Amino acid sequence: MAPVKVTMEVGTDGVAVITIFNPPVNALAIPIIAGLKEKWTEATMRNDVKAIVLTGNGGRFSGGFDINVFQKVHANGDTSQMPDVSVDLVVNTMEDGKKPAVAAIEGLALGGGLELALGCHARIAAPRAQLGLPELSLGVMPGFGGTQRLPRLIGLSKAVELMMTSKPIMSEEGKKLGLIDAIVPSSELLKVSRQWALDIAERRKPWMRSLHKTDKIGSLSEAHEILKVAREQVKQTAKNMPQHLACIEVIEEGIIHGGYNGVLKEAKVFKDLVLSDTSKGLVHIFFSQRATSKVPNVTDIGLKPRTVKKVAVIGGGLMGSGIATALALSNTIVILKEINSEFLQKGMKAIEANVSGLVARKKLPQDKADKALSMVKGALDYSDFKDVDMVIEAVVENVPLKQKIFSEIEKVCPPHCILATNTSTIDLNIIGENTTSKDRIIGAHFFSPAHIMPLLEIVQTEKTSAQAILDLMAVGKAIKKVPVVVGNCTGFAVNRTFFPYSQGAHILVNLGVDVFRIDTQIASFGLPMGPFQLQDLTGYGVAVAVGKEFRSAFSDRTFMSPLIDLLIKSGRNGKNNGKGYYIYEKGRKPRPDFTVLPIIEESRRLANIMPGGKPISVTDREIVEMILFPVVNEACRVLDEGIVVRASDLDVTSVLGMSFPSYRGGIVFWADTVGAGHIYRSLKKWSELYGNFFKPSRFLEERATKGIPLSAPSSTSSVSRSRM
Ligand SMILES: C[C@H](O)CC(=O)SCCNC(=O)CCNC(=O)[C@H](O)C(C)(C)COP(=O)(O)OP(=O)(O)OC[C@H]1O[C@@H](n2cnc3c(N)ncnc32)[C@H](O)[C@@H]1OP(=O)(O)O
Repeated sequence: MAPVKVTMEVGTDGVAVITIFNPPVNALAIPIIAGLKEKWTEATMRNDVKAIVLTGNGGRFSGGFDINVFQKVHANGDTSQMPDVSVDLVVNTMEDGKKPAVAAIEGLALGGGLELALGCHARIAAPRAQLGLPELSLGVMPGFGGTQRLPRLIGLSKAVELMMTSKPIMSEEGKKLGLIDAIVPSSELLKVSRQWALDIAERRKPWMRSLHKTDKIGSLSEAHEILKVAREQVKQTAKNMPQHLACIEVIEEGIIHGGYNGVLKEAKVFKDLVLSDTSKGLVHIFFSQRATSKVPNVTDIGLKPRTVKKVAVIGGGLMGSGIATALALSNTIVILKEINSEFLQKGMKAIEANVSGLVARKKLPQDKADKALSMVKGALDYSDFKDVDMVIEAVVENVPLKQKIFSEIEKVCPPHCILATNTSTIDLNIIGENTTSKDRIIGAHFFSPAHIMPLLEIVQTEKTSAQAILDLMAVGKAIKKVPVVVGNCTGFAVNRTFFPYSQGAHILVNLGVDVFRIDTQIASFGLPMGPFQLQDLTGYGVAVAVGKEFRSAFSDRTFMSPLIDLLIKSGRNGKNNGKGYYIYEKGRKPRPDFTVLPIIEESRRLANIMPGGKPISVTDREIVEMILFPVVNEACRVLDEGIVVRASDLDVTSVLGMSFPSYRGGIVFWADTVGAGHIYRSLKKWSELYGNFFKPSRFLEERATKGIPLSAPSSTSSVSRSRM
């Protein structure tokens, strides 16, 4: 293992260069913090040291405080494991120390890393270094003085924005804002930083302590106004999370009572936040997301991903055009194939619209948009397929059609070409039935809109080769997705786990619960919208098609709600035609459409599941539980069957694919916080009252009875089984 250490070298110029070594991101682990304190103290005492330069080894300044420490605190609840960095190291030793210090920043300075740099007396950066305070995204807040120093350096408004959004800026913008004093090429970073530090020591440049600066903060009333607006915004954007409002309060403390008092309050509130459930959930998701890139027998057997330069996408509909857009944006040559010129033109237009939408929302510069569009070529036959490295089929969910396409592409593509399908539910073995290339067949399940949604569910069969999986993982990463490798079954990991979600909602409605109350409760739990508004958005056709697949695969637990058919018969098709459970008008938020209520009444009459013909009475909490516990139950079956490598993969997929609130840590993590026992007992009770849909799975029953967390590893996983 590479050494974790802090070194100091004193040059003949009298500059001590203190360097952090903790690959890959120079995280500020406890020994690093101790090392910094030791070297800084030594540099301060040594007579041959005039000034200090702080830097990070390997082209990265620092990715911030070691997040593993949060995990330890979460496990044992002991915050005393976290050293006093903000006062002892940053204020007393660095900022108020006797020798001037310059931060030499390359690559990135994030969180505690940037905060150390803020405690130095100047900051010199290489071009395109990332600077940010992303702590709120981990459920905490800047804890090494960042809440106080950043506003004093760049102004309150911008500092609040950077902290609230957790988004980094580049060093070029940092220079304009006053965060960075100079930008120099990497090759000159240390030389210029050394000279800058000497210039401060010899008073040729200002010896600036940012905690003492006041000129950028503005008047008290201006500050109050900025913080008031920020509070209003986060009430909308960060519901159910404590860290945003806590951070604003700490910033305010410093504005009213001075930076030092702000630092003291920051340290106190930081420790409270670390122990919050929100931080536990978000830190869990951080590590879980990184764990998905480790797939046994794929990423640990010495294979290297092959280059994938050219990809053919078959089908230019919503999914196909989205996938083509995502590929083109990452400079992959794309062939978009359709069956006739009308459909092809539509597909190409959709790609153009996707790209120009990103430009309009300022997410993509025009030159990159032009480049992306130049990467896509339309095709009506297979002549361009002779040198493609991968095909992604994205046609309608029709088994014979997909089978035909796969036997055709097997013939026209080169032998190394990966044959992927974007099916969301159909068994891959059925799709590839008529081919002899089963080792190259793989699922590339994107989520709509494919050029925006971050998840790529990679589905393997027992025959898919490790090389094909690795290649698709690399393509996924290149197009900025989070690839998660799962096993083959109806609905795979994501749709399979969540199929009971809308089913549960339909059971509740047919049991007499108000449709809009259900949506409100699910939205206040933290999903972006309730199940009925979601159904309006995806269209009822999708609900019918997906329902069919699940009914044939899991007939023992599929509820046949009459409601969708009744809605379609009454001319409703959700947002598509502006008529669903909600009324859709341009520029307005969807409003409940109460004329849907008689249709719901009719559905209840046909379903006839209300005990004694009377609506059931449920609490708000029960509504959420009756919808989400069946999802947990299905997640248990997915775990039991070894469809995912590890339980936390379902947490990541639920967050990235289904927008389950990340601050609840994902579906399995959340279930464990609720407790398997409570979930089991509730489902058992409901199954006795309302039928098999709620029947607890064997896995859940066993875990609940034995008191084992749902996330504890199980002995089997089809994904990690060795390959032939
Ligand atoms: C008191 C303070 O105010 C509190 C803090 O500082 S909290 C920490 C704030 N910092 C952050 O939130 C940054 C978190 N890290 C990241 O966003 C990204 O890792 C990054 C942008 C630094 C690098 O991204 P990338 O190059 O894609 O590498 P990525 O795969 O994410 O990380 C590489 C490894 O470093 C680890 N790592 C990254 N940042 C880390 C951190 N701050 N602590 C511990 N480990 C960290 C990752 O877990 C991963 O480990 P693995 O290889 O064993 O899975």
